[in-house]
Amino acid sequence: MASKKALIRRPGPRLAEGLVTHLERTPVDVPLAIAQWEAYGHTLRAHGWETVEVDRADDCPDAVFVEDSVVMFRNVALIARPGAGSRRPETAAVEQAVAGLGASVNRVREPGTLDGGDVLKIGDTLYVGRGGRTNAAGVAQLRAAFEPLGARVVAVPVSSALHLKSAVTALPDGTVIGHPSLVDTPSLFGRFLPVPEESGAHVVLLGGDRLLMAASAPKSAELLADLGYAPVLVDISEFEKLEGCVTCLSVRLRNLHG
Ligand SMILES: NC(=O)NCCC[C@H](N)C(=O)O
Repeated sequence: MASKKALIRRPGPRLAEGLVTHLERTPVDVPLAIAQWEAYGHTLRAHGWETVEVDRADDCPDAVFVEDSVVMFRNVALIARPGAGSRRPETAAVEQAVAGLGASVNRVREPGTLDGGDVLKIGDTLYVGRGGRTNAAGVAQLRAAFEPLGARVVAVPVSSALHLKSAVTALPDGTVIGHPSLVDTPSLFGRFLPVPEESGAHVVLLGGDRLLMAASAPKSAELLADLGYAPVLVDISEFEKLEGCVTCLSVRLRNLHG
């Protein structure tokens, strides 16, 4: 039976030093961030997901953004090689965690760089953002790892957002949603629906019609509710100050055997 597990990673004491690229740095309230992270995990569990905590990485301010360390396809984990050098030590414990859950493990190797946040999976199609964090060699290694398993890899230029999934994610029916200001080439996606807020582009599929979304995107939530979805809002303000979003705080593992 398909598993419903989600990797999460508790923020460390240096969270406030996390990288910022497209935003001006504003102070992060670490105790509030921890409370928001706990509420996020609670929400996943309340919707039927078993959360699995990756060991904390106290020296890595951005480790809480666990999505960036790994890409899962079927039972195979491709361990990322983050584009930001400061984030590379994050991957070792994620590799241990996914191997411990029974995944086969492959790694992105030098000169490739790839962040998990650049990979949007819709069925067997993997859209991969070629941008500030993922380079051409990383895209090629993603293809080499997953095309033999039946994936179709579609490369997408990303020039205005940190990661592809900072710009777009997908609804349960595969419609890609995004804020037009951040999406270079909407025509690359089969169906594209614009949303009114940048953070409204981020949905985590909780199951059925339920969509985990940031509380900072009320108009987008309203739009999606009007299309028959059930948005579940969480406040992640402290992670948004570090360019994080609801998607990057977890990795859902749906196809592990055993
Ligand atoms: N997948 C994501 O969008 N991850 C957010 C990472 C934010 C972190 N401060 C970074 O710049 O790497």
